[in-house]
Amino acid sequence: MPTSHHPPTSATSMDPEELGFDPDALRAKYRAERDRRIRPDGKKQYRRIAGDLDSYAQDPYVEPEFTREPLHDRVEVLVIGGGFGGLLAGARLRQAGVRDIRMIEQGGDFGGTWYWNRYPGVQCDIESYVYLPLLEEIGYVPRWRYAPGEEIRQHARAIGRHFDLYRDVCFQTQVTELRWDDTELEWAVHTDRDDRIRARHVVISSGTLSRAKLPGIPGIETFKGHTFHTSRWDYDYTGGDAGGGLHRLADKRVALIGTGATAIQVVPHLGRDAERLYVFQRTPSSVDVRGNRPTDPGWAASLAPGWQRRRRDNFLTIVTGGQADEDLVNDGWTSTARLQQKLIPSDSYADLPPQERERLYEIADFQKMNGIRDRVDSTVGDTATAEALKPWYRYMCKRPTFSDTYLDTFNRPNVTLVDTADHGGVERITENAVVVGGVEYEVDCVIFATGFEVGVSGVTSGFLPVHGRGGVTLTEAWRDGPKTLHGFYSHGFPNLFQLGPLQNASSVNYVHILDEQAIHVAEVLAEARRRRARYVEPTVEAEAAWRATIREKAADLYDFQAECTPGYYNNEGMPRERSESFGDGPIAFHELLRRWRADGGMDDVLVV
Ligand SMILES: NC(=O)C1=CN([C@@H]2O[C@H](COP(=O)(O)OP(=O)(O)OC[C@H]3O[C@@H](n4cnc5c(N)ncnc54)[C@H](OP(=O)(O)O)[C@@H]3O)[C@@H](O)[C@H]2O)C=CC1
Repeated sequence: MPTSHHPPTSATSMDPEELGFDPDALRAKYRAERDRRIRPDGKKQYRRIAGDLDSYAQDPYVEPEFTREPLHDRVEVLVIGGGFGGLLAGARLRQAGVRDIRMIEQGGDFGGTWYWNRYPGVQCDIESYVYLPLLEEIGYVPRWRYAPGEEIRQHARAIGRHFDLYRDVCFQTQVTELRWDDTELEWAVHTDRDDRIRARHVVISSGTLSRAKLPGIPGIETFKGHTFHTSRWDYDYTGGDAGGGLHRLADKRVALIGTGATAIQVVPHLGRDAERLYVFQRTPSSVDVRGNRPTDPGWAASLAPGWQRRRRDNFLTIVTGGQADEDLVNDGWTSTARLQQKLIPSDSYADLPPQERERLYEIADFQKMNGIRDRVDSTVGDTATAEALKPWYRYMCKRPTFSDTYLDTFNRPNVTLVDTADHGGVERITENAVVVGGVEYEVDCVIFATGFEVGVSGVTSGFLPVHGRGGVTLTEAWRDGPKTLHGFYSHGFPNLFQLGPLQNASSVNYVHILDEQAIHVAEVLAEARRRRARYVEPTVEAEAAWRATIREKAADLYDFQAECTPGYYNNEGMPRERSESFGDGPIAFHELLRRWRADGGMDDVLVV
């Protein structure tokens, strides 16, 4: 397999000599690696954290014995979720003049994913100047280009303070049922702390990666050493903090299972501090240059009003394949997107037949991934380890990762990479060992960096029963697929707003998407107040029309995803026939929402 590569001399060349690599050979290699990884049980290979495994989900950051009196009250808006989605909803509602807001959050504070994920090395993988929301409103510029998790968590708390959202929040509380009362025109809300709350409107932002999952490895329960999931890091056991210094591991043999975006950040710390580290890998991540650096105070001082919106919009434009005059962020995310654009200049884009466009994208992709693989070769000394660390799939088959220390960690004498791909993953766990290919790796501690159930909002999975008009549940109403207008609201479920990617937009900078959603919901709610609307509800016709639009525009990702190595991006190797996100992308979607609001769209959802 040739690995040297140069830009093609002609945009249409497929000649291996000219390209410096053989596209057919690479395609075949990708397919072989995918086939090696496919498991017939797909998503069923994972275990939900419940029952015997409940201890993996316990909140290590709060007093377990916390109690409080149940609440019996009535509010204008109830927001479910205290991550960035919920915080943005709260903030945008406050800006729209809504004072009476109650928030309900499972964790002990605001932050969502940044509340739970405090593992060593946790860091934003999107530039923090475009990722952290409401920077200008709060008057804050992150201290690092890619901010550490603790700085992000503190920013979430600052939003809570700035918008006075701490006043009426219930932490350590889960909503257990929502039931629409068609007489009083409000929601009856029950929680696991016996609260009985009446809410005129409910906004749900319960997250898309919020339930940690474990692989269904036989013997997990039998392990007698210490074990936890990365989203519940046990610093009592490891010592240190999110900045590292895990001094209590100095005499410990540690197994880390998984090599996704989380593991890439954790491994350098475990490698440095543990006596012995085994990293159990099934599929290697693509690991690109990070180049983190402290924020230049001169640059921060020079930022003019509106800077964050401009930068965020510019980033979104570039990473979604649009044309921009400049690249303000200019990092691994945007340079990869620009690499594709270089091969397809904007003036000829419209003239290219789709097949030709796809072929050029593929060339750009091969070039990118060759660079990623070359980086492994030039960093990792041991040839077999380097070979195992090379990702053989297209760039966006898995969440790309960035690190300047991960690969180098495998040069340490105390660190061993264990490739589990031929065995479908770790085979077995015993009382004191992790087993792969019949070899027992004895360890004191097993850490699962095995990710989260994806897209499982409490609502779509039925964890949170939502009874709309006539007692019909949302899962019943959506039996044949989701039915919404713009992803936000559904007929039969008045005054209920959902944030999330379903029938809405999506992007790698997901917090940006959430902000646009929060702005939209706040505007609709503010208008409902102004008009004294009885409730907000789309018609059946509007819902059907939106569903037809989603279908018509649905990006056909099937062929791309079917060739990908399995993972949560392609439903563990069983890609869905079509996407449920708006196919023209987030920029067009946000423009559509703005137009809808300006052109009287609200007349159709506000029932006066
Ligand atoms: N913004 C940020 O900075 C960060 C964002 N994130 C987000 O969270 C998402 C989840 O990341 P992460 O927590 O890493 O989870 P992922 O789902 O990405 O990774 C899980 C890992 O566990 C491995 N695995 C699963 N089962 C087994 C098994 N039986 N044996 C061996 N290995 C196994 C997977 O292998 P395989 O790939 O073969 O399935 C994979 O490497 C990211 O994609 C990203 O969106 C995460 C960290 C930082």
